[in-house]
Amino acid sequence: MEDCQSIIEEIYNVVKGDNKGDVASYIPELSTIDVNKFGVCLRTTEGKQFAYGDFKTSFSIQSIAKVLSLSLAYSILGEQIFRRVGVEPSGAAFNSLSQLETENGIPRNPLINSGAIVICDILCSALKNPKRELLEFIRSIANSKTIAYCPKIATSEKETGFRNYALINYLKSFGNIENDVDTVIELYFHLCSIKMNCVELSIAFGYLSNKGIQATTDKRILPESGTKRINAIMNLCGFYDEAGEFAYKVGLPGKSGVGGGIAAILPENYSVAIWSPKLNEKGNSYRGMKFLELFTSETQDTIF
Ligand SMILES: NC(=O)CC[C@H](N)C(=O)O
Repeated sequence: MEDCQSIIEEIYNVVKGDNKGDVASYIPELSTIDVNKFGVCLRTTEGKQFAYGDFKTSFSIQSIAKVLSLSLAYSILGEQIFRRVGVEPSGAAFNSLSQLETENGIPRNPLINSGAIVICDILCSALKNPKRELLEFIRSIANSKTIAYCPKIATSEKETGFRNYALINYLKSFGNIENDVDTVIELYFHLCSIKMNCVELSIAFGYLSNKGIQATTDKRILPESGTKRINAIMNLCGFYDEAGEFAYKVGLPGKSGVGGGIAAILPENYSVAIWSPKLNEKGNSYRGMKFLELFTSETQDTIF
């Protein structure tokens, strides 16, 4: 890790000029972003930080937040949550409806939209004020009091979220949503709207690289076994129908979002957050994937 900063800078500069793909325009507010933004921050479990580019600019973390809502639900209810959502890769798009029909409304995993909506329902049942408590949890693991929901993005999602409305209603028809549909989807849209910068995001994922303990405070966020489970789910399901490709090329458990962010971890070593808004055809950050592929090739350190 000695020359981590120079490796990051070197790879950043190689990848920078190769800015292919498109921003997610199905959520109109996301398409207003400057497509040249590119930031990275890596934090070791010992608290060293290596960062470069636009690492201080906040962006919409979108589906990366699904790992955090899953962690909160797991920390409250443990294994029980897996009665209502599976742990298998879907091999389908993040917003796919089709498997729900043959699988009786049990989403394949908690990191696709349907699974994350079920987790939001679980949080609505378990918490008094889910929106506030979820944000407090995220602020505490990211060690930042300023992290917030972005009302503009949440509204933009709501206005165009026809697929997510279809998913939640379909789930409800199978009896896999306990609460009022509007309350649950409101939490889901807010979850996806959370904005963070790469430093906050790498700190937030620190417990997953550190056997469940927050590196900055030594506080236990999850039991060690729960951390193993969430890392396994990220490894198999974090990149939707590109999860195999990410494992093959990068070799780290991670999670992407359509805002162009990726968070990934190397157990007992580091957590890393990357942001570059243009996405490949599977909805994952084009330069983010490239950067991590080159980074783990150069450092030769992966979970495999
Ligand atoms: N993959 C993603 O980041 C998708 C999240 C987005 N908010 C949606 O529900 O469609």
